[in-house]
Amino acid sequence: MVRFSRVGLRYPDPTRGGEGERETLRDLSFTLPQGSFTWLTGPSGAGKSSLLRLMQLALRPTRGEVEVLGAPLSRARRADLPKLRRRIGAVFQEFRLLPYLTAFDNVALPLRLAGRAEASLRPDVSEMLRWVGLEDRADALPQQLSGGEQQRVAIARAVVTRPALLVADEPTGNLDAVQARRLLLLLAEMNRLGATVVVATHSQDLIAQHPGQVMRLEGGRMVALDPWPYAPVEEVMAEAEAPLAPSGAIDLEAPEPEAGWVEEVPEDEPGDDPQDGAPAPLSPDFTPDFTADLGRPEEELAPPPRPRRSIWPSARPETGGSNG
Ligand SMILES: Nc1ncnc2c1ncn2[C@@H]1O[C@H](COP(=O)(O)OP(=O)(O)OP(=O)(O)O)[C@@H](O)[C@H]1O
Repeated sequence: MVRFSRVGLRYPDPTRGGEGERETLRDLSFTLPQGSFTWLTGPSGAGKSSLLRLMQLALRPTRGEVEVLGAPLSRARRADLPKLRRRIGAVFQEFRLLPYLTAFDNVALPLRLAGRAEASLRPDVSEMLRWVGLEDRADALPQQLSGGEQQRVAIARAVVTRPALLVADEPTGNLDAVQARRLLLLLAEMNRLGATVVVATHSQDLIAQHPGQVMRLEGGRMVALDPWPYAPVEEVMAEAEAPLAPSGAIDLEAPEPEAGWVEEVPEDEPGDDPQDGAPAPLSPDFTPDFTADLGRPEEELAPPPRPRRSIWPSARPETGGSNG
């Protein structure tokens, strides 16, 4: 279902004028069987998001072979990618909701892109919104929702197509414990229905709640692929051995534990997502940063032509949404 063979990934290094390259993922080889559930963990900067982006077919590896849904990426034609991607559900760290679409229309979008008839998609979208506890916010725009609510819309959008592969990057980052548990049940249900699920998380609590193999990355390498139940020995030890301030008092000089947890690209950075703040163009393949990520010549990676007709006819804010 997902096979990586000696995969390496390098991003251009901006500190060297883009000429040099630094290695983000190194020599990754593993197979995730169809219907498996995998937790992906590791310190900040280890390469988890990059690995998920390779699985989403939003990036090509610099070396090695990535095979997803039976298709080796090196042999896939560009024209085949949108179809393949529609079978992959993705929950991004930064949500990537379209700001001018209601919650309902954000969730409906992948179904509309896949050509589903309006009448048949409505029950599915409503059901997903109910699953994530947002049925009464269907007409709200993302800016009218809290961070956790936006995250839940993003989750509903990722699963509404019942994807064969579901990848989620820190999907509980903005959720309280009850919502996190509910999300986990949703992921488990998708998995039970046959989806291969991969979830990147720093939360050991979350990992402890659901069985799945645990892949651990460090410095771009896979250092462990453990069966569940998972005992994160090194993390427990590190915590136990961390020096205490004298007499256990709080050491105000100590660095914040979260220091360094800074998103590299601010969410609203212009150019981060070509769809930001603008109603068009929307790439039908639903991967806004595709061209930026692949680092290939522009002409080869130009976004597909703009659709001739709108696929979200009643979605503009002034229309008041389409969930009627
Ligand atoms: N577009 C990019 N261009 C250049 N370097 C990048 C890019 N995206 C990520 N990196 C680098 O790749 C490395 C891995 O980043 P990645 O986001 O995959 O890590 P992560 O394990 O998901 O981190 P976190 O837990 O903080 O989300 C980091 O050193 C980061 O600086």
